[in-house]
Amino acid sequence: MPNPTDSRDRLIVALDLPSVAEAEALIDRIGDAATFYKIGYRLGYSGGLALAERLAKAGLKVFIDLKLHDIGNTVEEGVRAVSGLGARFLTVHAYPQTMAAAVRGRGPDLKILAVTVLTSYDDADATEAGYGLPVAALVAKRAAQAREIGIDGIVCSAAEAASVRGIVGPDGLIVTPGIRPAGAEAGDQKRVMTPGQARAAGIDHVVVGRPITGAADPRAVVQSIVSELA
Ligand SMILES: O=C(O)c1cc(=O)[nH]c(=O)n1[C@@H]1O[C@H](COP(=O)(O)O)[C@@H](O)[C@H]1O
Repeated sequence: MPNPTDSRDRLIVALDLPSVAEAEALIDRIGDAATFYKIGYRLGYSGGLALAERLAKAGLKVFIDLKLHDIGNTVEEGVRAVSGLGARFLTVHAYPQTMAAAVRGRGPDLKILAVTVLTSYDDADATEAGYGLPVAALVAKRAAQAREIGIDGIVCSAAEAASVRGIVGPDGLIVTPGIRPAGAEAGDQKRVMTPGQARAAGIDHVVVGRPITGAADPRAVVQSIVSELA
């Protein structure tokens, strides 16, 4: 049985790399410092779904980040297909029809995470995209809809984690990208917090990509992030 108090499980390393070979090399370098990996668009469309299956069979935890959003039937059948890969988490966008379809298609071992408002958005971006609510209010509205529909977890920034915890309760998962160790480049992320701030805000998992994939010593960066999550 995995140890639920193992703080390594709180870090999800985003394998945003161009090839399976590079992803496998990074996983080897990180070694036993990390237990949980995310496969998103870039790797998923370059052989990463087969890698996801292999990692899951090898005992690692896997998050498939496809951020699905389509008509209900397509989402439901897509989620059903992903359910066979052995991953723990799959993302969909937090639209009510999409979330309800994902819940219908989900297999027993796959948890569905609803992406509320991308961490690269601020209030001005939300307005430009046509939303009439500031980001924090839109995250809260979508988290409440997700809970109502029976979604397993919420993706938001750590800045909204405390408010989302009040909405989803102790059993809802809160997963936060937009995480940067102090001093690291934010890049295109706009709602950013450190691993320690996220932990204090009550998250279950943080997602970190470029600060690890671009590091000279990725294992050391992973160990430092995990120590902040203890
Ligand atoms: O669903 C996600 O994982 C996600 C949601 C979100 O709102 N923001 C966000 O950055 N992500 C993902 O989290 C990872 C963050 O990567 P870095 O910015 O490199 O740490 C990327 O793989 C993003 O696709």
